[in-house]
Amino acid sequence: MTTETAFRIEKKNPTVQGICLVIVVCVTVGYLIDGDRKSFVASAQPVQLIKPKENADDAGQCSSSKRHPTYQCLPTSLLIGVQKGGTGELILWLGSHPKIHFDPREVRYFQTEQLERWGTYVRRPAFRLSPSEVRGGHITMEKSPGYARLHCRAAPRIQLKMPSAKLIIILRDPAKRAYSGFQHHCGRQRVMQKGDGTVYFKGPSTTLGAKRAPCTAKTFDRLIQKFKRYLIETNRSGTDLVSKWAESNTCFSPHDDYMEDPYHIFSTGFYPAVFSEYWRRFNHSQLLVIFSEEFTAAPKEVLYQIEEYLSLEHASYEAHKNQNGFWVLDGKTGRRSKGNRARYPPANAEAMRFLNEFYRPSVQALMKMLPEHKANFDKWLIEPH
Ligand SMILES: Nc1ncnc2c1ncn2[C@@H]1O[C@H](COP(=O)(O)OS(=O)(=O)O)[C@@H](OP(=O)(O)O)[C@H]1O
Repeated sequence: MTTETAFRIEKKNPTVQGICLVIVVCVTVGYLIDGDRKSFVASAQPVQLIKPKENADDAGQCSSSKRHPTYQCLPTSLLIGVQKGGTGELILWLGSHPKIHFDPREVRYFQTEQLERWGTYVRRPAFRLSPSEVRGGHITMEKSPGYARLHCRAAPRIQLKMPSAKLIIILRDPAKRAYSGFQHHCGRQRVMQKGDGTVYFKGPSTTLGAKRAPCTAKTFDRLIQKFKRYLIETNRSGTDLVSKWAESNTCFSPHDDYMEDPYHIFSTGFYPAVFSEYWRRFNHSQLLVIFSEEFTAAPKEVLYQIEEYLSLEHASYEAHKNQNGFWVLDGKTGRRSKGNRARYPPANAEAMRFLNEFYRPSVQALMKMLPEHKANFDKWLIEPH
């Protein structure tokens, strides 16, 4: 109905005119009642409105001010990792859900060494929803795989600021994750090689004369050899490391900067550490564990699982299997998929066998924490690489 038609009806029909007057009065009264909150929402959903101030917020809450007709809605859910688990692809799929507004960037707010002001997080453009979106039950989300790796820092902060957050973690076979992590960093020119063949991560101690290492299975083997030497020198085994966490509940990798931790590609795969921190602090119903292997094989089923967890209706996802064997969304979103990238060479079987054994105690510890996922963990333990 155009404004002109509406105006004509109003002029001709006194009943319609009366109805319009009642609506105007109701809306105005509603606005005045809620005036002290500087906001008004005629919502079918129970939306909690808050003033953007320190410590008074929680996941999924929306705030607004008279100056802005939109709402700033804190994420209902956070995708906390793990790095190389398929988080990038997952946000493409979740972001294509009509009611999910995903921050396309890694926000990393809760993991940074110096917390930025809370207001800058609350006011992120990606967390902005229109009044009709708020009424329609739309939600915001963000992903930061560092929240898993830097769990000691991130978990308490998330608990403090957004205690009801729904946390999602996508896990991947830690041995495959480690090799994928190596390729990730190597492709970004962070793996260096000296003239004598020594391989290491570029960091504060990078020596002059070192050059970028080739991203091959052989370079990965060299890194594994170095890691093995480190484990022998420090008298550590996978079992020792797992029990160390269980006892002290400390961060294995407390550094903000990856490169200060030369073995971060291996330590990130110690999932029980991540879990103990989130498990201890959050209601277990707030943690959804999904698997990279399942997401790769049947993404729609994993998406339905997440939709149910977030109490959202199922969306339809149009996807096709690409030349790399990945399910990729059709259209514009799908073109951004990492699944379309050129594949890297496979790791050598011996390196993967070592990692498989190295992670065994950690996977077994995880199995005890999450027995309902035993079948997934069993595959990591027995699958030949
Ligand atoms: N459908 C689909 N399409 C593309 N990629 C898929 C998909 N499902 C899972 N994966 C796996 O995602 C791995 C990349 O993980 P992340 O996106 O978490 O990496 S990152 O941490 O954001 O850098 C990437 O790992 P690598 O292939 O080893 O690089 C993929 O195996």
